[in-house]
Amino acid sequence: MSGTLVLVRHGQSEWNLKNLFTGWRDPGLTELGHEEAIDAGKRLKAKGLKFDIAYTSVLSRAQATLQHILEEVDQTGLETIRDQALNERDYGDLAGLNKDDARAKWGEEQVHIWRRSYDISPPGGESLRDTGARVWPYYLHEVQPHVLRGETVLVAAHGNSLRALIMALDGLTGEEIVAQELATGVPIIYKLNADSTVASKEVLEG
Ligand SMILES: O=C(O)[C@@H](CO)OP(=O)(O)O
Repeated sequence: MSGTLVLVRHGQSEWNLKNLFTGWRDPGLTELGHEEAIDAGKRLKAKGLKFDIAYTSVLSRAQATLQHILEEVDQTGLETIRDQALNERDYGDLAGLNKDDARAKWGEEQVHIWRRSYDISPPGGESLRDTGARVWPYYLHEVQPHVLRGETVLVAAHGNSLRALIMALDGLTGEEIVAQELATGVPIIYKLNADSTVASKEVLEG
């Protein structure tokens, strides 16, 4: 056994609440989103986890979520790396549009394909495969070495950047990832083996 990797999607954002495609746009957390992030921190604290390093995106909803967690685990001074490699999928021309309006315009099925398929990109944006092509190398080169050294690493990021990472960690196919949804503010704890494969996975639901 080597180290521990904790993944957490940010708490509810203003645009999650308004049902808008967000991508690389930068809305803040809602009141519920702040509460979800604090709650995630409390659950991680209850698990007795102490982090060695944290990673997040350059978007404020993920950074605010990370900050709340670090406050709850009494680690506000923790070394934190921010990198756009962990950003949400770039939603291209859909960013800022209402998801129901998009369904009315392009149809339920097409919008679901854009949102959840592996290799079909929304107009002007990234497919999950495109997102994975930046998330996975970043994970392999920057994040995973810490885990393999036996450290406990926290990654606060986004629904689709984390789906891309989970697809690789769990060995899911392009068909299987379609059904994978990530709740806001719910930490997932992975323990890795020394050969970097997954030893265990625990979803810290409230
Ligand atoms: O709008 C977005 O950027 C994402 C995450 O909120 O939405 P979706 O659920 O379509 O992946």
